[in-house]
Amino acid sequence: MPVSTRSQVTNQEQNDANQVQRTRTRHRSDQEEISHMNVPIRNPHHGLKEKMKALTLLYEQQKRASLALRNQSPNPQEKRFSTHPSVELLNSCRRDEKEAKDSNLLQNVMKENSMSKMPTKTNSTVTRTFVLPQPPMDDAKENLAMGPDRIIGFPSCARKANVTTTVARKLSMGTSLPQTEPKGVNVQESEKMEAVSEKVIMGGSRILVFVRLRPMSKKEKEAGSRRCVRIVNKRDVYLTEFANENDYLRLKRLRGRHFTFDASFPDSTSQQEVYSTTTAELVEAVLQGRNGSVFCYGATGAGKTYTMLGTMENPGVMVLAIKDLFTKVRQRSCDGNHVVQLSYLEVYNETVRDLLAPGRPLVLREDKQGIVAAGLTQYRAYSTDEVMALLQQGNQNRTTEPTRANETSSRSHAILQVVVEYRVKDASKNVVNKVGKLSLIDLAGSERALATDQRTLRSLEGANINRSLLALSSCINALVEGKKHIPYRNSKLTQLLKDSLGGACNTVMIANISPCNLSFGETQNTLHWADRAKEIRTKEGEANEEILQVPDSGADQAKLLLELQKENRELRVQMARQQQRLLTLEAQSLAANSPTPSSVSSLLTPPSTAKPNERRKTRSSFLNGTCFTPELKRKGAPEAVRELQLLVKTLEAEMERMKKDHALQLKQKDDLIRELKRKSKKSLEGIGTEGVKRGGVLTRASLRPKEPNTGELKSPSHRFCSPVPTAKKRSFWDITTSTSPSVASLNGRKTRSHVISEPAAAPSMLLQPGFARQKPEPFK
Ligand SMILES: Nc1ncnc2c1ncn2[C@@H]1O[C@H](COP(=O)(O)OP(=O)(O)OP(=O)(O)O)[C@@H](O)[C@H]1O
Repeated sequence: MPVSTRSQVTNQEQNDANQVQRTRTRHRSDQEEISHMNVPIRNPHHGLKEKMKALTLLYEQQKRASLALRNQSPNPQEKRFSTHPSVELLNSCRRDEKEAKDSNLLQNVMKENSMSKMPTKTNSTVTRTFVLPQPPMDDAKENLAMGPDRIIGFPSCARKANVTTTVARKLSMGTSLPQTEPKGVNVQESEKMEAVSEKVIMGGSRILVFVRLRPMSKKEKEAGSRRCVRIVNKRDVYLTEFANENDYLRLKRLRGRHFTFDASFPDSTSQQEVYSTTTAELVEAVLQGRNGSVFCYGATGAGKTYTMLGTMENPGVMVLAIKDLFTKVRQRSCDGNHVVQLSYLEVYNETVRDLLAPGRPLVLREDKQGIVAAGLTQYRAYSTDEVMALLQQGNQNRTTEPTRANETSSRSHAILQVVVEYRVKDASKNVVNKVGKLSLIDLAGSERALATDQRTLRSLEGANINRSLLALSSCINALVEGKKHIPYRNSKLTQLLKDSLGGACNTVMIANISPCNLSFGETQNTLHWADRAKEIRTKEGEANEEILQVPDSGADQAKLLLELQKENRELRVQMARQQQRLLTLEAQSLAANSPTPSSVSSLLTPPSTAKPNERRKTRSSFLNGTCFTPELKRKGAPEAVRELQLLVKTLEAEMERMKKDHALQLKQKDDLIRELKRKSKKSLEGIGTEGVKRGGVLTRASLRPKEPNTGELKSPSHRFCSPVPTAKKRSFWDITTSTSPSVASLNGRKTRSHVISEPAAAPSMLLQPGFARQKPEPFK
């Protein structure tokens, strides 16, 4: 009989319990098996609740960020602190940390709540929203990006900022994502890029594109605008399109774009920095005899004119470039001679106008030098101050009108062209003439019709501006795509920019953008075209230089001598011709027998006309550098002037001597005539009047004095002495050598020719008879 003991009962109970336990375990493992068979057991509303929670948290986070932005600018207390970069940085780090905490919290909540796996899409959306750059952090991030010296004392912040930057770059959704991700500040890399840029400038193979962000205007700040542009590493531009903050269900649709340029300037960049990064190298290339162009492109009010022209306190690229040109040309010119010529024109409503001498519209025509505006004034400038004055004058003539987008909106495209010519000595002491052309272009702003006025003239201007900019973009497209036909002829602007875009020219484009989210569309457009322009390749051209002189050598000296002799011969031939002409005139006047005022003036005409011609020739040839003989060119201007003065003195002395000779000759002739007269009177008395008429024919030739032939070339004036000795006639030389008042008294009026020929202050060596006899002066 089985005896049931207490221990047995306990064991039984234990067994039963074990049985139950085993059953439960089996049941649990069954359940696990079931769950492993992908049959989730969960409340269907649970997922929705999680999503709702996440979105609410997200919304809170967005709201906090936008509140922080709003509070930041109007509060002067905060602004004061935020002006210091380190404080700003600290604030930014705190914000970052807070956001990171929020994000962790958000993720934890999601993890905790998720019984099943959270969809990856939702996860990434949350992260994306979290790392999208928020405007208040912009400056801090820019500062961080500027270099390690700015982040001393905040290593964790620095790391964090770098991480954020990298993530933000990953998230940028534009098509132009960078191929390689710049990690923080990579000095070596940026130096390498700079070297490439320099090479590009010198080689002229690609258009260099820079972006400049202007500061937020007071008006924009007051309107509560947000910053939609962020510049990192002085190269990358991040553009963010903000969705409507109340439309939080669409917040994940935030769009951003990323662009990389040769350099990008944040709003704090100085004019000098912009100039030295964008244009200084170009100016250097122009001084090497190459052509260069800089043009500012962007929406209306984006800061193009500020960049190009600047203000009196902060002069822009145009002024700084010209200043640099003058300084360098003066330092380098080997003979102190240089020519800086300026022209300034505008293209307004498809007409080209001269800004330095406003008048009728100019016509564009194409010649060997490219497209030129016929009749455009070329001013020779001698100093930067003069250029400033000319620019000021030109700008006063430029068409500007207040529009809703900009109070001083330029309604025309302005092109300033500077041609520099100077001489330098190269390494082998050759004198090299260099000519370079720099074009500085301030384009009118691209605009939406609604952004500006609706008035007829303004909208017509706007349409024309847009049309020419559209033509510019078509040219950019065609150039980028390597098309054969580039539609330059579609607008005056593109015709004028032909050289800069597709010619042998180093070109720089500065795209100006506004930071304001209200200008998002225009900014995106500008950045798009700037990005496209990076791909334009320009032709590589030869430097415009010419070797004028090689170092002295025996052969060159001989050549020089031959050249001088040739020049001398040509001058003598010219003089002889002039002399001949004078004598013909003298003969005519004598033949007229009684000199009338008009005949006197006609006598004087040759010298008076010859002189201005000569003067004009001299001036123009100076510009061309041909007024100097090769010898003088070599010696330099002061030496040349001294030698020319010496020459003038010698010629004056010669002239004096000739005048004396002539006076003597005339006296001899008068004596001779008197003698002849006396003889003829005697013979007339002898043979009667009839005989004279029939036999003793008096001709001019018979009365001509028989002078021994010395073999010298003499003035032929003696041939025209009057045979009629009734009154002593005043010869041409008597007239010209007597002072002008006597001439003036002829008709009591001073003519232009009198004025010119009056004191023989600057005697023309070409007009003096007998000059041909002058022995060639050795050219010192
Ligand atoms: N970098 C800058 N720093 C300070 N102020 C600036 C800067 N850039 C632009 N501004 C200011 O912004 C305003 C508009 O600039 P600006 O006239 O140069 O624009 P714009 O692009 O030439 O416009 P538009 O095409 O209509 O002529 C001006 O008042 C100018 O002083």
